[in-house]
Amino acid sequence: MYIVFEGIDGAGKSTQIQHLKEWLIESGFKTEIVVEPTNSDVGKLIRKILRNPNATNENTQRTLGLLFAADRMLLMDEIEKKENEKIAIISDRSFYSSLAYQKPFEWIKEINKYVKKPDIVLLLDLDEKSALSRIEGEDTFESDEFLKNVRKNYLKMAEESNFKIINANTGENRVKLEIKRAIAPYFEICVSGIIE
Ligand SMILES: Nc1ncnc2c1ncn2[C@@H]1O[C@H](COP(=O)(O)OP(=O)(O)OP(=O)(O)O)[C@@H](O)[C@H]1O
Ligand SMILES: Cc1cn([C@H]2C[C@H](O)[C@@H](COP(=O)(O)O)O2)c(=O)[nH]c1=O
Repeated sequence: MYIVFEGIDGAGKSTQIQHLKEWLIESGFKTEIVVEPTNSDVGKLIRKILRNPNATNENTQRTLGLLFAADRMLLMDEIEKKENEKIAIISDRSFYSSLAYQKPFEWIKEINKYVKKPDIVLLLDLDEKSALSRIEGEDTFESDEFLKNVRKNYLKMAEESNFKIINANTGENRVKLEIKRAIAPYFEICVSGIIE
């Protein structure tokens, strides 16, 4: 099972990914996390560019689109290997991040056509102001205007591609429970719990 978390910067993905991993392991499923951008040389180059003030420029965005696609392609063997070993994979981002953050849409789709499609996409939905108030904002993408547009792109894709939309504008435990409820049927786990 390849489960992907998507959402704008600061939406709470890393926090919830840890909770989900713990819960799946407690429930008896081998589970591992992968993160995009990865720790590869390409991933490191991406992180460096993301701190550059011109990261939102058209040509830098195209460059990033290519680098993200290459970094992701390098991850595919690892994902296939884990799947063969029946390990549930929880991924912090996927090619849907490229579709939400980079453009043009059709070109991004084309250069990602060989990457594995997720079985489940959880979109942690949060407005950009709340998200920015939660994070340090070191990357150039972490600005109001930019993230507002990224959120809009996510919500459009969510409708078209059947993402599970999770309201991330609530407490950590409530978000955790909502995610469990969304994931439980895929693993045939029963979920109980009420968060007031
Ligand atoms: N439901 C929540 N309510 C309030 N704060 C939260 C909630 N979930 C996470 N946080 C806090 O918000 C900050 C960002 O969370 P987190 O790192 O999980 O987000 P993220 O989506 O992975 O961010 P990024 O994409 O920038 O890596 C952290 O300080 C975290 O403790
Ligand atoms: C995979 C991917 C990521 N991004 C952006 C989204 C974030 O601003 C950073 C990643 O850092 P974080 O720790 O997850 O916040 O990169 C992107 O623009 N395109 C992508 O494909």
